[in-house]
Amino acid sequence: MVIFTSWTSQGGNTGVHDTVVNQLLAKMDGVEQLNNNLLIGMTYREDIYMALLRTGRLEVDTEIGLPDESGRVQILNIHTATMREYNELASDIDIQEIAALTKNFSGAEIEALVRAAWSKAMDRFNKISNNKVKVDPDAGKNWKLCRADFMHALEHDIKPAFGSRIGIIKWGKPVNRVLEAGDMLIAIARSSGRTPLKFLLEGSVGSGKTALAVQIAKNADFPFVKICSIKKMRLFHEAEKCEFIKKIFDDAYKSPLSCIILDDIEQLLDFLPLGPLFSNLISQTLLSLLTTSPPLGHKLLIICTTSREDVLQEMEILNIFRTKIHVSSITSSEHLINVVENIDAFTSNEIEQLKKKINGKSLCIGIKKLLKQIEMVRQMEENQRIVKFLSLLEEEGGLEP
Ligand SMILES: Nc1ncnc2c1ncn2[C@@H]1O[C@H](COP(=O)(O)OP(=O)(O)OP(=O)(O)O)[C@@H](O)[C@H]1O
Repeated sequence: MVIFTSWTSQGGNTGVHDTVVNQLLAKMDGVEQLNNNLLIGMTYREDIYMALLRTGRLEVDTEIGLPDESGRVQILNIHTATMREYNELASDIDIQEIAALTKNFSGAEIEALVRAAWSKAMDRFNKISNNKVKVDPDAGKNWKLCRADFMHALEHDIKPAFGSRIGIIKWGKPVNRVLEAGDMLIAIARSSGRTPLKFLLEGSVGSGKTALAVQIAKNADFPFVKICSIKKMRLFHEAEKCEFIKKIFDDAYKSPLSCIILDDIEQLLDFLPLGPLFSNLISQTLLSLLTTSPPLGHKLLIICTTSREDVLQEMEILNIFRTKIHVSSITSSEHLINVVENIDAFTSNEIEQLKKKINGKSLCIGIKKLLKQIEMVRQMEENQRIVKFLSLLEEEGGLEP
């Protein structure tokens, strides 16, 4: 048995990576037949799938997803086992609670979280005296890793690479309207004999289309949910992209109840405003997949997102969606304040100051950009944050000066 971990490990710009992978592929395709060998490859990069999954190479493709809550409890227990053995865990640590707070964390991220919490706790050994950092000899007596260390690491150190911990902020009626419409369509998809049921989430860039599509899919709680986005296909040729998209649909057809999110559909179609140009091959593939019924007894919900409705209209894709839901940007000061209050970024004094400054002014900003701006100013000194935040809002066209 041969196991290759991190098949795609980078060799910087040395060219080592390509040479090694090509050599391995050549071995797998080789003229000499090797009997009684089991080869297992592991990768985090779906974009090299196609070459690896060709007939005669790796035959079975198994996806290892993110751990669920009970999985995270087990992983946390593994990484805190030695500390527990040496009685270094404070009684206020509740592994179940940490597992609930680490949604979308991978096993490696949970390990990093434990390490970050540990290093935060180790800070208690440091004592500053006369502007010098010294080791505090008394700190060791009652030293333990406690809940606050984990909370600090969660807040400041480790964020999950997949998914988003922030989720959806219900900043106003427009968000509720999208989610309610989504829930209604899910109910129809569950009960309807005629699927695929498809709908389009349309809104300007950064208005939160992907996050809302994911939230709707999460609410659906379907056993199979897959996001098809250009991020995973950047290095693919046109035909490989089609194959990749087709594979997602083939996998979905195996489950009795599936949901596919086609994110930024104009980007999947290789749309270029110059020309305008797009891939005819991908467009035909998508059109066919969007209109083909899944096998008997299987139900499929397809959620597409776009910020270029006009492009879909031009490509004659728009009319296959009977339902279209608009995702709004934030256009009122009340809604902006709801976001700010929800993420606890500013003090109540700062929020009052902000309210006075933006009251009655016209405003138009997508939630994605707004959250980025808040994150930027959050790190600053308290007395500078609101001034900087307002100037960012004005610069980016969100707020009238
Ligand atoms: N009510 C909300 N609706 C949507 N996203 C929200 C909301 N509240 C918070 N968010 C966060 O805002 C971000 C929205 O980014 P997202 O990628 O979904 O936007 P998008 O419109 O798909 O962007 P793009 O046009 O660049 O593809 C996400 O990080 C999401 O977690």
